[in-house]
Amino acid sequence: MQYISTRGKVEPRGFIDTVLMGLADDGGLMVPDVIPSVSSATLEEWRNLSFQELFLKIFSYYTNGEIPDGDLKEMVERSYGTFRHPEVTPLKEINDSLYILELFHGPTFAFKDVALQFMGELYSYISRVRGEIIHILGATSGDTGAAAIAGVRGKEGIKICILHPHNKVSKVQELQMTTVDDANVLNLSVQGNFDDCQKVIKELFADLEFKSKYHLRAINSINFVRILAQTVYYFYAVLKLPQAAQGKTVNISVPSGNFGNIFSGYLAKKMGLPIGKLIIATNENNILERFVKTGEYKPGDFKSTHSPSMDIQVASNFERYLYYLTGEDSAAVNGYMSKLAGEGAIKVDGQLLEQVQTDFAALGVKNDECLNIIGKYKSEAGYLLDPHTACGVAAYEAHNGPGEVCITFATAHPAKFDEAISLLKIAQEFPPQIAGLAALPQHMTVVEHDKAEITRQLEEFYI
Ligand SMILES: Cc1ncc(COP(=O)(O)O)c(C=O)c1O
Ligand SMILES: N[C@@H](CCOP(=O)(O)O)C(=O)O
Repeated sequence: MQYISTRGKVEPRGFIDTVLMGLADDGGLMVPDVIPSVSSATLEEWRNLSFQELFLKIFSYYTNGEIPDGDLKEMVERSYGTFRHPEVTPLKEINDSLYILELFHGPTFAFKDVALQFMGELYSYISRVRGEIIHILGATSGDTGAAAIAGVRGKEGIKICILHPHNKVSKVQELQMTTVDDANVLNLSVQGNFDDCQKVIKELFADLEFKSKYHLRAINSINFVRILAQTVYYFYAVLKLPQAAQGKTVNISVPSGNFGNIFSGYLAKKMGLPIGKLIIATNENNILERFVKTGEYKPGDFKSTHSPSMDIQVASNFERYLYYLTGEDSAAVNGYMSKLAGEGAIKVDGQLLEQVQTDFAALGVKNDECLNIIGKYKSEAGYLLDPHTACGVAAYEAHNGPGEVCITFATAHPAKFDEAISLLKIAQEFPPQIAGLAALPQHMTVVEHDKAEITRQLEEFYI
């Protein structure tokens, strides 16, 4: 398998070169040239595999033998050895039609650990076997940054700089990132929002001279390996459903912002995993809901909500979806992306919009509704949802049909977002790894939302 760009102007690359490239050199996103197909017989054979075994099966379709099996297995064992649950991503039954896939048992209590524990190992491996310098640059609305730092802290040959929006992440998220005192970590707290942070890093990745001079590597979901690692738990969740749920239509509701998580589900479905509706759950930053309903994709005004990690207007992976929506037509993708850059909006209609509405259902959840859902499931099911997961559950309630089953992804642990939970006067117990953070000194540099200033900080750090 080779990897190509959604914009069609990059020579096909192998797996490791694709990981190192991150954002495609033509400004697009890397995708596999052919999506492998997994038969239902193979899926049945995979039913009893552990998370780690499933990971190896899925990756074997994508790595071209560039990483020897034994090395990959060791990396996978080390990555998921850090999780607090033996199943890595356990599936919990809430009622006959609702299952929750808990994705928050990794070191930083959010779903990002699933891919980023592995990426930390992978970058370390690439640095060792290829002698590549790994200088990671990432943007975060709170969870990617913490998970990426946890994935690489203290690893030799790697430096990491993360931009987060100043005072727009939860206190726990800020502490998780900024209490790490390893010399290979730089936290820039940017006076702006997540979209501003993401825009700056994309511009820096697009500056090929700067990217190559400072060996910039991506950990955000612009990097295809993030998407691939996230497909594993889609397979795991569907295969682990109990007998009573098998044979029914299985929908998956995904709290969404940058569109990376749900794009992994789209890929899993294209590989042959039987998924009914992929339900996009967002908060009041509901650009994706508007797209699914009307065909218009138009970043609007940024809103701060109870689910700050999804406070995103410009969804990075949307371009990957456009590529498949247009029948893998990179000329069409180039057209749409320049229209978006020039006019601030694009629109699909007719058959394309019908296809969007076949691929996805969507709901933008209002702040009050998010809190209502947290309260309802706490009192009726004794289950405490974090505000992102609550948006997912609200979308399940809106879109799951009679006789259907829905797996909703719990993308974070509620202890990360006590700002919202405490509004309901629910007292939660904090895991010791989180409770202990407040006593530690913080390390971060507050910077203006100014590309020149950020560039200067990076030049000093990556020297
Ligand atoms: C807790 C949580 N839920 C949901 C999301 C949205 O995921 P994605 O950006 O992959 O759409 C994020 C951030 O990415 C997150 O941190
Ligand atoms: N919600 C994310 C935003 C970045 O998304 P990514 O999937 O592209 O890394 C975060 O927590 O940082």
